[in-house]
Amino acid sequence: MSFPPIYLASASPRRRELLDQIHVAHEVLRVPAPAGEDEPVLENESPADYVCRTAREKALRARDWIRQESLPPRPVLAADTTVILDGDILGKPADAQHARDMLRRLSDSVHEVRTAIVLDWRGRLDEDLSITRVRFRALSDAEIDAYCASGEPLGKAGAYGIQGMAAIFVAHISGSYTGVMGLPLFETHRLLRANL
Ligand SMILES: Cc1cn([C@H]2C[C@H](O)[C@@H](COP(=O)(O)OP(=O)(O)OP(=O)(O)O)O2)c(=O)[nH]c1=O
Repeated sequence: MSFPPIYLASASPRRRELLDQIHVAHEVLRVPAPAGEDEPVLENESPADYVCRTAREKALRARDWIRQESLPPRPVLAADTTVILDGDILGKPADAQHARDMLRRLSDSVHEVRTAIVLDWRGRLDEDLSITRVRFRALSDAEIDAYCASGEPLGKAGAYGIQGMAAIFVAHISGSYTGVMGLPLFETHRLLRANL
């Protein structure tokens, strides 16, 4: 099934590769980041609400950008991935120490990865959410240090990449592997199929 070309409103190379994997023609839209803190959590906002709101805001910023730059109108896909542990949101680590702290918390426990996807087309926002439970085996401090030194944790929610070296930390997953990577392909295809 083929779709009209879409805009992928994302700077994430993983999302681009994942869309390529299912042969969805797309152009990456580089929307300038808003001023201020990167993806802040609002007061009293639940992790579940946070991930959906953030994805929606990415789509809406892309909508404004298309208008501002007079780009040809096309459907816009945006996504947000968040790691949740004991009700806390683990975003992208600020530095290696932050990454180390996150990985220590993830060690020997189960967390959730939520990826919200949003499609903006003809003035309508449609969305879907993928929820995956991930169990990490126990990680030694030496292993965490070596992983942080590799640089892989930076730029990734929860300070790990399941598609990279962190694959050896993952004892079990229940849900969507591609959702953990940043773009749940089953849900993405279903969203496009239902709306394009
Ligand atoms: C948990 C996990 C996250 N990630 C990545 C996916 C996302 O790129 C990133 C979470 O940050 P996001 O804020 O979802 O996305 P982003 O800032 O990278 O890109 P954009 O907002 O422009 O779309 O973490 C992995 O690559 N592998 C993993 O196993």
